Amino acid sequence: MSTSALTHRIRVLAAAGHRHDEILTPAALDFVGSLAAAFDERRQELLKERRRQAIRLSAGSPLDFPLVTGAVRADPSWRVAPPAPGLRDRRVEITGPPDRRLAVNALNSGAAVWMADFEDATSPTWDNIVGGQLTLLDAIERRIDFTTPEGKEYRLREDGRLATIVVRPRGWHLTEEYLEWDGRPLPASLVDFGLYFFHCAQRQIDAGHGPYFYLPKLENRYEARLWNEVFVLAQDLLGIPRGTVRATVLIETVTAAFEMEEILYELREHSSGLNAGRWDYLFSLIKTFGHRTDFLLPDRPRVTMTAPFMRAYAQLLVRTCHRRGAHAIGGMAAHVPGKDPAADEAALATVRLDKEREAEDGFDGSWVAHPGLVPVCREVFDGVLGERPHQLDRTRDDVEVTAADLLSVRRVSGPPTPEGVRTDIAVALRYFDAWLRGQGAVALHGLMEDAATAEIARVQIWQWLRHRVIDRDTVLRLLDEEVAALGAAYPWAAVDDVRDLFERTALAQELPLFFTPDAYSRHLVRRAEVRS
Ligand SMILES: CC(=O)SCCNC(=O)CCNC(=O)[C@H](O)C(C)(C)COP(=O)(O)OP(=O)(O)OC[C@H]1O[C@@H](n2cnc3c(N)ncnc32)[C@H](O)[C@@H]1OP(=O)(O)O
Ligand SMILES: O=CC(=O)O
Ligand SMILES: [Mg+2]
Repeated sequence: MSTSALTHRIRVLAAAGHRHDEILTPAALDFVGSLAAAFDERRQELLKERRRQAIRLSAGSPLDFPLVTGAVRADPSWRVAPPAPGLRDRRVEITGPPDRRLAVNALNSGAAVWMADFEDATSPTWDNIVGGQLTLLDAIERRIDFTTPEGKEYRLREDGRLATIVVRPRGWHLTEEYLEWDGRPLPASLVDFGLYFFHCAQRQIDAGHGPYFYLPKLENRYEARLWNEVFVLAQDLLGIPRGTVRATVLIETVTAAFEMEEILYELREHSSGLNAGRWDYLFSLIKTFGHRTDFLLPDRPRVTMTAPFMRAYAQLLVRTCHRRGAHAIGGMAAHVPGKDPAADEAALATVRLDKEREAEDGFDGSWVAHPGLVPVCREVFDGVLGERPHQLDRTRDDVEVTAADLLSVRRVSGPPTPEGVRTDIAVALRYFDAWLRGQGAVALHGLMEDAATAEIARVQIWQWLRHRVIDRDTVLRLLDEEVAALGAAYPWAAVDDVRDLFERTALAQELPLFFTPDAYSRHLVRRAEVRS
């Protein structure tokens, strides 16, 4: 099928920005429209199923490995596709928003992969979304070099050791309000995936790599199946051979942890493994079981990857991947270096320990949030892998994980401390402020904060209030103080919007499933309309 035969009308509800016409071509929009026409109904159905499942679980339904897919798990014969060019050795992966400056730094960083992120690290302003696509296109075309007005040069290295690009589109729950199709907003996942695929898939193949993706926030195998069908149609529409796409799925919801094998199976001809997305995973645990006292978690820093339920999750992920020939990629240690040498040394030591545990567990590589952490991650994985590109041969038959192991949160439970409560409020407010101003990742007190970590902060407050381990008056007092501190530190901050967002997402009776959809349509879209 040629794209010129497609007829899906998409309206762009924004003023034309600089070079936007290079991305928002009629053919590219038509291509995205054809994906939406084929899959949006199913996406909406799956989102309804998410809500039904949440209700079942909060009503006390047990969560377990699905009975109906026992045969898939028991069948030892199937494998995922072999590693694609540029994805054989993934010992260090750097992540970040597709901003030009960060893109050059990430591609040059010495990491094997750059995960260009439209999800947790990006505030989805229209400029960020279209600008991110331009960044990717320019990076692949090798025309991204630039010099700042201050004279600092950003140039891609020429020794052929640039990181492989893997794009993370936004999750199924988000929409793109600036692109209207059939009278409704387009699914954001299909916009990010479709525009990148349309412009860059063939270019990436010509450059010796391919169209590679990270898939965020999946909750079950049906959502993986939907992605697989998107890949099949996208490849067919553009005449790209099936099986060219590769996708690594983030296991970052508690329900997906019970379907890791099924998710690999659904995507098997397009799968390039699983990643232990620990921050959203914690968020998901609290969100899913927020009503249960045995899921009451203490201050965020006390819940680390050494907690037994997090160990169980990580080790099950490695075992599942390696049985199927898939890469297992570790998660993000949130410490980032700053400007204080003593604090940096402590941050590096914490990251090293975390990466050592992952490498020993059998992970084939891991994530870092900052170029200053590439060397430590590389050193640790070099120490375990040596010349080998991965350790898929470590099948971890010794690992046995039960449903109870994944859910035995009680062993690290405990009340929050007063500093823990204040920190969560402060982090949520400061992150919301950055996000509303178009910045999706920030460093706060030496830690990387993004949408996933901010979600933890706000749901912890909600959960502690719900179980009355903190009282509302204390939270309101701390909120007043932290809003005032935010306004003093950043006089330009829209403190009323930030406070309102916090109140709606952390203090409401009903817990909103994500803070992003409502914040997006209330604040980002309106602001852009005012601007244009
Ligand atoms: C839970 C999850 O999903 S994790 C994945 C999603 N989150 C992320 O990807 C966050 C990635 N990290 C970042 O965005 C950034 O590191 C931040 C926002 C946390 C901190 O950024 P900064 O405040 O700019 O850090 P800092 O001042 O130390 O940066 C030093 C240099 O490193 C560069 N740098 C920092 N982080 C990155 C990165 N992730 N990729 C590429 N370059 C980076 C900066 O551009 C800067 O270089 P420059 O002087 O040439 O501009
Ligand atoms: O996306 C990664 C996470 O930890 O969340
Ligand atoms: Mg995440």
